[in-house]
Amino acid sequence: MARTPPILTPPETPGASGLQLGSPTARKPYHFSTLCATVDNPNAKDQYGSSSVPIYQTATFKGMGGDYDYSRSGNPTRSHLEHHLAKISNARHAFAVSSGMAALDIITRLLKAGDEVIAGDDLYGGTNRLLAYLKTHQGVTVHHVDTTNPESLHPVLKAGKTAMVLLESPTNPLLKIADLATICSDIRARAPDAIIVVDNTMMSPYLQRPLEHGADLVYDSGTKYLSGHHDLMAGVIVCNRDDVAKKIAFIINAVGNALTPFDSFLLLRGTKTLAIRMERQQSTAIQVARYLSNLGFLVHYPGLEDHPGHELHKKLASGPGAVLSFVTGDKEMSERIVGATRLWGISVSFGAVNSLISMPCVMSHASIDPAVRAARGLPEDLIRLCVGIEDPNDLIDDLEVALLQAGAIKAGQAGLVRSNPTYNPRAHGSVLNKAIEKLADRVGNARVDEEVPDTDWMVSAPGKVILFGEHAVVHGVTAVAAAVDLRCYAISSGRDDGKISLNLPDLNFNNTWNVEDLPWDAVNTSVAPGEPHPPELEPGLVEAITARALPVVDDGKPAGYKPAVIAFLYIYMTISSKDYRPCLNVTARSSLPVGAGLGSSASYSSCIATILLLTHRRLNLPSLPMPTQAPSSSDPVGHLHVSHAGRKALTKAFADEINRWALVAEKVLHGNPSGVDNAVAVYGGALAFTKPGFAFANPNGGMDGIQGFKSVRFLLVNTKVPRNTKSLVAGVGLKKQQEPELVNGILERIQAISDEARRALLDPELERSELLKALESLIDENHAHLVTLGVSHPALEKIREVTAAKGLHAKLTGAGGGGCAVVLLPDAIDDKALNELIQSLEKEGFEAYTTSVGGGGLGILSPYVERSDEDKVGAEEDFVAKPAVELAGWAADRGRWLYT
Ligand SMILES: Nc1ncnc2c1ncn2[C@@H]1O[C@H](COP(=O)(O)OP(=O)(O)OP(=O)(O)O)[C@@H](O)[C@H]1O
Ligand SMILES: C[C@@](O)(CCO)CC(=O)[O-]
Repeated sequence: MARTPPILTPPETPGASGLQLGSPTARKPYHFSTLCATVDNPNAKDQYGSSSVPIYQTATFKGMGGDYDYSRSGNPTRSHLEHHLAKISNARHAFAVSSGMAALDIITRLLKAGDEVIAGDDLYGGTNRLLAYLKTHQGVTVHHVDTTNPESLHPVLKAGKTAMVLLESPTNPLLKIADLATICSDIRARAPDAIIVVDNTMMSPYLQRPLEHGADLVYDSGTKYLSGHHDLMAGVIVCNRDDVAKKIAFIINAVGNALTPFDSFLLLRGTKTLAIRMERQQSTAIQVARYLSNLGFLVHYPGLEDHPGHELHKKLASGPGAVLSFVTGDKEMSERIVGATRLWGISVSFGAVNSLISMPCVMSHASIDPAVRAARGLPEDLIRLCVGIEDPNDLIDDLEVALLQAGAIKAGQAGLVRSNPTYNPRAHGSVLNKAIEKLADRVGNARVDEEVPDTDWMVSAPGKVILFGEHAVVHGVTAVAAAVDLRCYAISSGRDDGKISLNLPDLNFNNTWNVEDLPWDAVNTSVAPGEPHPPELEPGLVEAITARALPVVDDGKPAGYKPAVIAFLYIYMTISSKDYRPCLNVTARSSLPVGAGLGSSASYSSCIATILLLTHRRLNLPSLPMPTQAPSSSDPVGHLHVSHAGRKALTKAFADEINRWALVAEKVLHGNPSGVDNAVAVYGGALAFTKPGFAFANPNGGMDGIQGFKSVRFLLVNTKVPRNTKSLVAGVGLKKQQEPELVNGILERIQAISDEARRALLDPELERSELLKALESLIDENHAHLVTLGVSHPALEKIREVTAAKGLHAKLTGAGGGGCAVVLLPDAIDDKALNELIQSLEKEGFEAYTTSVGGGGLGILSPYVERSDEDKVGAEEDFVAKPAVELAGWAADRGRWLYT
């Protein structure tokens, strides 16, 4: 027989004892800690008056018509516990089951196929796993939303469809705060039948009682604070609704996962000390959070004044609790910290009297797919601390030793400081302080509601020369291309006034936007970190930026400024979230001729993509190795740091993410790019590149490095005839549609040229003179095909004429239609002959550049060395003022560069 648990009328006040409140002899209602310690149940007096509730370790009960018959359905020890839990939760009903997940399992059995559930996007890994199971096996639809913004529920909240909303506040492990009261009243108004469920484990009923904010069901993992000793597993469900309680009681009995008598006894014992444990744990947690925050770490803890949900949490709960998390900016450093602690036990779970440390992404949240974790903003380097009741000094001391041993902090003049203070652009504490300081100095109505990136970035990427296969590469033919030593550079700095600016001195463009005024309503694409942007650009967003964000007057700007600005805003808006729209200045300029066929657009695209991904926290720089250190008594191993001039300091995955977004910018600039230009700008070196999806070379596409290219010398000659890659590429596309046989034949020939060039460059047996001869005739042949495709220009033919007169071979490079030609230089050519050649080209009005090819790809100026404020301001002014030819030397002097 299933036994419905006792119903308390209405939440009982043990102190009242029948006396009238307000009368001189009346006792006031008891405080929480008194309720915890007082486990008497007036409905179930013990026959011997035992002061500890006995354990009824029995499966069955004899006789007919008694209160109990079978322990799955009811047991006196468990009834006592449930009565006590209802009392301290201020609830009409309480149920104890075998674990926190069992509690959620019971609750989700209220759902049926076709129902929709709304849940947070920063949930406990186990909750996430159960929801994923329901999705795939039970036909339940689950929407994950950002519950810190009540409005994010509105689009998915549907009357008659939404059956359940699952909330957590604070969330675990990012300690985000959801406005439970507002969300509950919104749900009541929009989907009145939805059951509102709150996981209250992080708070326990001592600090927060969500039924009071409008929830229907609240569950706790009793394994945590309620029991407090990590010596049992239990789950607790409380509610005020009789109809829901009846169903829950039925399901628990049917499923058979009610808490055992012995565990009920232990849990009852644990709850007696709940208030006193939580008080101590919380007060130490506040000290630990302040300690880490003062060292400059980004600490997630609602008890800190700079936590975004600090004020809201104070309205919902009576304390911030004893769980906090922080990031170091470096997963391996976090692992070293966790491994170096002694007092903090490495363990999942929380709520015990002993302190615990963990890395959620490798432990409690490991069951969430890494891509999903990344999409939900769960940093891989996150460390969670669950504070116990040990002496606070010992806990902080142990943490400090671990931070020092891991190299996360070091001794500075003013005491201990973070080793990599500028490393983490997310330090909202310092950012906020910085913003407030600046605000105090300013007059006007500045706002600080958008975040200020606190790291200034400088990046650069090379242009390219295509030796074989331009245009054909758009249609699936392999192109042979290499990085040149002319580059685009971009720098960024944070600002604190709700604005962004883009300064493009090469295009005479400089504009500032109010972030809020951008056409955010047109953003419909959301791309998770590490995911590719859909193949097509979002046309609505391009249109909205063009119509609503470009300056109305052109006042003599070069034609190309519009796509450059649209590309920047397109990426900025697509990767921003409602919660994070960083305010920053970006300036970009080139030592490359712009629009001349040397890949200026791809190097610009790669630079802005990198700056935006860094400031939007989608990229984290790898940490630097510790400096070379000889073994010593405190460090018996020591370590050797081998300098490699920053080469390969940026990982392949890092470069891949930049390349994906550089291609998005290239789509804005070029319409239908092959991807070869941005691949060279990002990865550098010399490449044989094939676009996927065509049958000429490799339908899967791909790129291979070509070593032999580096030794070949080239002269680049700029016709200075302006042209536009987008329209030239479109022109070839049209010709292919109109004359498919002719164009396909040419494409096949160009594929053969690229294959032949690649074979020659890779062949170690081939004589040098033979190699150059082969390249010369392939250059002539490829140029002839480009003429047939209609992309040459009289100026390019003139260059061929001038160079042919000296026995040299040249072809157009890039999109043609003007722009540049590439001339192959024989080994034998001396400086005098080269100068004569350059002079005769200059006489025709052309400009010549000698360049080395095959050099480094994308670079980032290392942010590990903190620069003074004066230095930063000076840098921005110098950057704009430097003549283009001095940019490379100036950038190199700025510090250590990290390359792909
Ligand atoms: N330094 C820069 N600052 C701002 N925008 C730039 C810069 N360099 C290139 N761009 C953008 O790229 C456009 C030039 O792209 P285009 O494809 O026509 O030339 P390219 O990339 O130099 O040549 P190719 O694609 O044939 O190699 C400019 O009009 C501008 O929109
Ligand atoms: C003309 C083209 O082949 C090269 C432009 O540098 C276009 C492209 O590959 O995107």
